Amino acid sequence: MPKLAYLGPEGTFTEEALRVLAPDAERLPSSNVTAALEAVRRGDADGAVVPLENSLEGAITTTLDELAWGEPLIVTAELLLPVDFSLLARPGTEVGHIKRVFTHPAAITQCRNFIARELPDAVVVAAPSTAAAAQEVSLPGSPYDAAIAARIAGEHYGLVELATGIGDRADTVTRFVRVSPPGPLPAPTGADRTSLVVFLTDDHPGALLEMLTEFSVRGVNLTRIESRPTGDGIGRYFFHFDLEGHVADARVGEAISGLHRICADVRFLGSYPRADGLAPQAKRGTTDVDFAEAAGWLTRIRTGRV
Ligand SMILES: O=C(O)C(=O)C[C@]1(C(=O)O)C=C[C@@H](O)C=C1
Repeated sequence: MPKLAYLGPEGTFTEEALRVLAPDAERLPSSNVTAALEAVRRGDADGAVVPLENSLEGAITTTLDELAWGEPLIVTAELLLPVDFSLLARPGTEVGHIKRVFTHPAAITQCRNFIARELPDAVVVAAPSTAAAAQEVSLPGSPYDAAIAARIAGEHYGLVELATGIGDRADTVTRFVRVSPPGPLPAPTGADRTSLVVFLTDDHPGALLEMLTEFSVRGVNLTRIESRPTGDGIGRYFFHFDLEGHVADARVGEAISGLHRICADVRFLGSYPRADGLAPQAKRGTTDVDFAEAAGWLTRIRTGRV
């Protein structure tokens, strides 16, 4: 039974994602994303489940940065989890009396309209996770009157639900990934995604275009591109790419080796089945058969067998 670290305590959205991705795993709650990934790097856990991006808020930058630096880890699975927030409080609390709300920063952003409309005068304080907020609010002497978290966290910590479905959009999803130490990759399924981190050699006109060209000429479709500061000063960035296909696909492998030739560093973050199951349509001339045929042709002309 694998042991998987996750952003705890019990009742987080991350735990819900873990239960779907690995129902039989032993769960190791961590106090933040960094600690969950460190547990994997130290060998205390076989893997971790962490949030990567949200359909409303965008990238979970801690996760992106953690995967870009330090001992390499790879993504082996992903999940799209609908996130539905509730306003939770100790029994007897009235909405009109809520002065201090505790929740994860991602929940603050995703419930902005509800907070502005229903709790305009409340102070909203950032918590390590939504479930950590619910746990804190459940304590009798808590300085917080309410938490914003998943309904299940309320049930777990004995809170009552004062409002439900309070996210700005009902269709919000968070994309979670299962992260493992480097090792064998999940086999290609025909509907895969590959993740990469790319560092430029230097800043020059067209640097981004040169990277994108490696994908474009081989018919590789990107599903996400994100720039993150390197920390070396204003204007210094590295890039996260998600793309359609598996590194075992000729067009993906060729594009990545092209990047490896022209960039200072390419960190491969894994190839894994897409949660939405969408299979890419290879453009004419970019299938594995096309690449193999072209390689055979090149060998023939190089060896005088024209
Ligand atoms: O706090 C939690 O419950 C989490 O699992 C973290 C997290 C996040 O980091 O985005 C996950 C999903 C929701 O978007 C809100 C919070």
